[in-house]
Amino acid sequence: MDGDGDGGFILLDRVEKVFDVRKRTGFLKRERRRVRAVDSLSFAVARGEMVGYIGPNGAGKSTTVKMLTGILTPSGGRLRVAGIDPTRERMRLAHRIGVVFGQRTTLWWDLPLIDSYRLMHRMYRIPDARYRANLERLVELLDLRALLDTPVRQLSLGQRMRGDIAAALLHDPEVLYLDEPTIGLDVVSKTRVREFLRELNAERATTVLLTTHDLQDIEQLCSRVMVIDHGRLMYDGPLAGLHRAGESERTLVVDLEREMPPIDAPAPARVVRVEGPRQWLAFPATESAAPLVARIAAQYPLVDLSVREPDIEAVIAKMYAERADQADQADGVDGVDGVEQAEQAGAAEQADAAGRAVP
Ligand SMILES: Nc1ncnc2c1ncn2[C@@H]1O[C@H](COP(=O)(O)OP(=O)(O)OP(=O)(O)O)[C@@H](O)[C@H]1O
Repeated sequence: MDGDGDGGFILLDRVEKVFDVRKRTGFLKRERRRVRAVDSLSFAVARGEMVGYIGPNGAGKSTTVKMLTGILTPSGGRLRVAGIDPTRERMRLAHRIGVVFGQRTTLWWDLPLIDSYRLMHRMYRIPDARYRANLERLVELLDLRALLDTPVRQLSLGQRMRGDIAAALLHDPEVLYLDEPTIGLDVVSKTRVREFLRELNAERATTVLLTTHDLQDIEQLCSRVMVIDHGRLMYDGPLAGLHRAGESERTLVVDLEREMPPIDAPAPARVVRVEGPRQWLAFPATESAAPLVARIAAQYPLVDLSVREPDIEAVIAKMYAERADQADQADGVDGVDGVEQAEQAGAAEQADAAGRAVP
């Protein structure tokens, strides 16, 4: 039984996690507070899917991943990974999952990189032939050969991240949880990590749950994105659908030869800021920048340009604002409960974009 039979390789059915927090409120006084970090969360991820798992700070992402690895026990609901209950069989599950935390390393800081891998070989009891073949493949794909004898503390952030990804994959896990795998990396390192993850997914059908604040990670890797806020699933569908739901915009930053009046851009693109020779133009995130760039290049003395992605917080904030607007409109039209109508409208929009309804 591998978990696909009952609806998903990763399966959450009305999962809850409540923390009891004690706060000091006076000299001998303590107040008890309950924090509902994950609130009736249900979703299914199929084997081989690569899914983005995003949300604002404190939304409940890490708590979900910790429950999926068995580090935390759910307060309620049902959770399965590859058919395994993580709380009950954490050790058995450990052989089938890999975890990478962008901001922490699982490598031994003072040891050469290769020694960490040797230790993992023992810890996971990886058969010798498999260990050698996997090590060779990962060293090649992640370009680690020249770094194997370097102590981890001497590696750059990008090198260390590649080292960590290899460590998480030495035992051939079927599921990989990645928490901010490109945080702090330069463009070249980001591209390398993303290319590797794409290849891994294509070759081995590794199921990937990716937590990130970088929307380009999602755009380049995931056909599906789930948004969580206050422990609840707010959106489940393609990234384009999220942009549509949030009407999000990208920004084209243009450097001209000299200070000029605002660029005459074709609507809906428009100049939102001008500072000396630099101008910022907002345009819909669902559209390509190419026609806009071509037009500006043809008509203005262009020196340089770059495109900035909307940040996740902004996309989500716009999604909420959109829903609130719909609620107001619904209220005005027929006097029925506006919030409820907006929720229905939002859910329909999501179901439309995603092909699946959000509970
Ligand atoms: N061990 C804990 N004890 C008490 N409260 C906790 C604990 N872990 C998390 N929380 C609370 O649960 C909520 C969800 O936290 P979580 O770390 O899962 O969010 P997150 O989405 O991963 O955020 P971030 O993007 O900042 O990492 C927050 O309100 C947090 O303060």
